[in-house]
Amino acid sequence: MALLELEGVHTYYGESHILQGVDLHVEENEVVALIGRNGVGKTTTLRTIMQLTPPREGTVRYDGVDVTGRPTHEVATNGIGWVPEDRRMFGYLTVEENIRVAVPPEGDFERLRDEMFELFPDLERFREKEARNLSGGQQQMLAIARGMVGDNDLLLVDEPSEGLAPLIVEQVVEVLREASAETTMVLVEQNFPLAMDLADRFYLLDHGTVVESGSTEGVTAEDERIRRYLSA
Ligand SMILES: Nc1ncnc2c1ncn2[C@@H]1O[C@H](COP(=O)(O)OP(=O)(O)OP(=O)(O)O)[C@@H](O)[C@H]1O
Repeated sequence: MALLELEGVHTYYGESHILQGVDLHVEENEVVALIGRNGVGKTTTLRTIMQLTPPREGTVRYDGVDVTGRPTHEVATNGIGWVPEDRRMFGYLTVEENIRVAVPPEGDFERLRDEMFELFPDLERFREKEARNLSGGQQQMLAIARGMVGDNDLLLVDEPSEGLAPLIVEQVVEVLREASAETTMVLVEQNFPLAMDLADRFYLLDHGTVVESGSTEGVTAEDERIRRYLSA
């Protein structure tokens, strides 16, 4: 049984029909990349999974349970973590405090914090630093830790490399690789080589539907089936 399954999903913003019948599945321990041009519905797919923008038609199943239309906090409590595109953290709180506020009410803060410090030693080094004073790469690391800290089994990561210098992107790739050893991941990423490098499988979206999918093994941006959907 797939950990996550979307079947015939249609999502709207008001009258705008954004996802037009998306089918995808994510198996446990996989990293799955969602790729495609700007505006094709990648972020909307993540929002639909979290039920931030519930689908008007179709089903989202997580761990065998139909979560379509359930409240977002319930989906989160069921084990899905979310690393938003803008990293959304509390700039005036320290690294440690940012982790503390991400721990679910029943969670054991100290255990979960220490797990994150073990996985990302830089966060321990900067535990007293205010988040606004971290570098872009460190902020991304904190955002990923915040998404993982609730013992989540699935992490949705939106554009982790966006706005980061190439050297910092390399660090973020390492962070994501470490994170992916611990958790299943759906990754939205514009950086095509990065997405192919990190992911086991990909879904290519265009105009709100899946137009290509499969293993990332040996796939390059020059492949005709990819190129025609990615070039402007
Ligand atoms: N809150 C909203 N209200 C109305 N339309 C929206 C809203 N958010 C996104 N859209 C539109 O929905 C479409 C899909 O957006 P989405 O953010 O899912 O695309 P994306 O593939 O993630 O691309 P990007 O890399 O630009 O974020 C776009 O045309 C966008 O303009």
